[in-house]
Amino acid sequence: MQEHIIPHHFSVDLEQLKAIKNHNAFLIWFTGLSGSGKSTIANALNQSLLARKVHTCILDGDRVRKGLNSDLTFSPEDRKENIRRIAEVSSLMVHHAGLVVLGAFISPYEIDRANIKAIVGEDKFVEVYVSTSLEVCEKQDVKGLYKKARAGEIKDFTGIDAPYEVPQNPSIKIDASKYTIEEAVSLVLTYIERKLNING
Ligand SMILES: Nc1ncnc2c1ncn2[C@@H]1O[C@H](COP(=O)(O)OS(=O)(=O)O)[C@@H](OP(=O)(O)O)[C@H]1O
Ligand SMILES: Nc1ncnc2c1ncn2[C@@H]1O[C@H](COP(=O)(O)OP(=O)(O)O)[C@@H](O)[C@H]1O
Repeated sequence: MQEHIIPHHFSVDLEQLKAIKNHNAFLIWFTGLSGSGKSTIANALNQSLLARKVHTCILDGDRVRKGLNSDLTFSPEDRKENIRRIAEVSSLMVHHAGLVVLGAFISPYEIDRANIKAIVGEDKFVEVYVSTSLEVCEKQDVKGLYKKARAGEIKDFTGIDAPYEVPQNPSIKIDASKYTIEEAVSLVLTYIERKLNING
């Protein structure tokens, strides 16, 4: 099906984009259980980056699943396709718009997270594992979804009747119950400082 797709050579490259943006482009990927703190930390990090004039785009599960991926369920196959599409979109934003993309998705399968790295490129991928325990996430139950999952009103809920495979080698691991939001942001900022290379 792809044999007649012959790519046009677009001449804008990452160096040109960097000259305009004044920083490098890459993907910061937050993975963890529902309610672990992915979106909260990504949002606060986004504010810090914008304050430093870094050009960003933030993507999260609730947003993308209402639009681009509204045809997908939470079956393993659909989660795979969800993550694949988001990785492709993120890659376009990184490589062709020069943005720092912040993605916050449960992304429970190791193989799908490895696929993101392959799509966007290993040197353009930072994996943040938000390791807040199921016990804490369920106790807080920010959206009331764990209660519904326990009552059988939601099927295939991650951590209850669907798996979460713990990342084996994340760039950063943050248990959000042990840090303030500001501290969590600071951990990520310290890690990405050199990679960002503002005005470098
Ligand atoms: N069955 C089931 N399992 C897990 N999560 C569920 C489910 N049904 C709905 N939700 C809500 O959808 C959000 C997760 O979407 P994601 O796209 O991040 O999931 S995945 O990466 O494809 O696994 C997730 O949002 P977060 O709480 O922000 O993680 C939930 O609010
Ligand atoms: N240090 C922290 N980091 C992130 N979230 C925290 C922290 N302390 C408390 N919270 C709270 O935990 C909840 C995390 O929810 P959310 O960010 O929506 O998680 P997720 O995106 O992983 O589903 C929010 O209500 C947030 O205010």
